[in-house]
Amino acid sequence: MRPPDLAGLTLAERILSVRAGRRVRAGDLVVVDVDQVMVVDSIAPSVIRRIEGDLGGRVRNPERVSFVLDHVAPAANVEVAKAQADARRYARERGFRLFDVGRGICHQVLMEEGLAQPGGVVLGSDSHATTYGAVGCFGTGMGATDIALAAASGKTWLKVPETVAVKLTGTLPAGVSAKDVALSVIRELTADGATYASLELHTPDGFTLSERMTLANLAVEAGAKVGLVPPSGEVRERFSVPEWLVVDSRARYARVVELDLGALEPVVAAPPFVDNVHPLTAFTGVHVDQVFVGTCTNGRLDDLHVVADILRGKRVAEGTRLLVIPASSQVLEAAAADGTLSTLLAAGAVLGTPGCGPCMGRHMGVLAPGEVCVSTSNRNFVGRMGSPEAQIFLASPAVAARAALSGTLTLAEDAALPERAVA
Ligand SMILES: CC(C)[C@H](C(=O)O)[C@@H](O)C(=O)O
Ligand code: SF4
Repeated sequence: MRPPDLAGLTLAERILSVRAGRRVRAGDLVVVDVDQVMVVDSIAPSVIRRIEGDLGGRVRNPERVSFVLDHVAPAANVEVAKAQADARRYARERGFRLFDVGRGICHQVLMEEGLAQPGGVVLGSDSHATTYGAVGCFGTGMGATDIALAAASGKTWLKVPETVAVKLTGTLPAGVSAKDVALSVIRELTADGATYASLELHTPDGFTLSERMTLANLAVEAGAKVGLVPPSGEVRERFSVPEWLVVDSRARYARVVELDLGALEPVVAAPPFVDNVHPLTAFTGVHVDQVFVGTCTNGRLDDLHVVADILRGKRVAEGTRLLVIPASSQVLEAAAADGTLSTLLAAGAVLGTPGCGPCMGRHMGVLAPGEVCVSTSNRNFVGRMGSPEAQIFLASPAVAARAALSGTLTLAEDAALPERAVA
């Protein structure tokens, strides 16, 4: 079969055209093969019920299905424990990949296991499956019914999304991170500014894989179907990138947003919306009860390094708790091996099992009424981390670390800014 003509197509159109075996554009409907279907613990019961119900118990490619027990892991109550026991048993019986309690957050684990590849298509039963776009993989979240159907048939149907291109140019100032970039992009687009779009995030080549993951992860908070970062730099060094997975200067975009990285500053998403983004300085002095460093957004080794560098030889402020939950067992092991964990523990950090932790407010660090939390996660809605009367500020690991040190939101002069230069 002749490969389809890809001239003038966006990244999303290219990936779906190659998959569909014909040239498709935004608005077209396609049925495509799926490389991997990822199911998280909290959605597993509904997925299992659907596979065993209407779908007749058939699963086409069991090795293309992954179950990850991560959202409330270890189990916090009998109900969760039972759901996880059922999911564990079902995954083993059906020959699925099983990533059990402690292995880490689904998206981090899929990336570490190489299950999301440039040019591929990966579905997750979780909205932050956009993270796989960090390597140019069409990663997207779907509900239990679509996920069960994809697991059963090995295929999914999609409307090819329009593309919103975000062109990031210049060099990030010291102390400003990919998280600040992502939040600034969301401020510009707003929470529904990229609804069902492919958010094409054109970064400078120097952006690391981890930084690209932070950007792609947050794409869904602007409503995006997928967040695709054109492969370059570290991604090209570590992955095999198909020659057709490139930005075409003639591609048609629904909208183009340009952002000068050099003009960015540390920001926070203030409660209760992710697009309520303001300069950190607007909240200087706000008391912080809990700092949470972790999640699929910012729980990787480089994030822990930033926090450890700021806390080294110092102590977390009296009256503030610092909770650190590495995104995966690999991150935990690496942080143990290179001394990062000792630095954090010596500073007074509390360590949790790799997984989602209190990100969704289900265990391991839920907030009391009136408490303020600075979190490196991606959602700050009312009640997200526990009490509806608690408040969550989303921020970078550096801002979180300074909050732990001073007990307030601050750009404190005495806290060393991490060196950061992206060419
Ligand atoms: C539990 C899961 C369905 C949910 C999601 O889809 O994102 C969760 O991971 C979240 O971050 O809110
Ligand atoms: S870490 Fe948070 S955002 Fe990420 S998958 Fe888990 S609950 Fe969702």
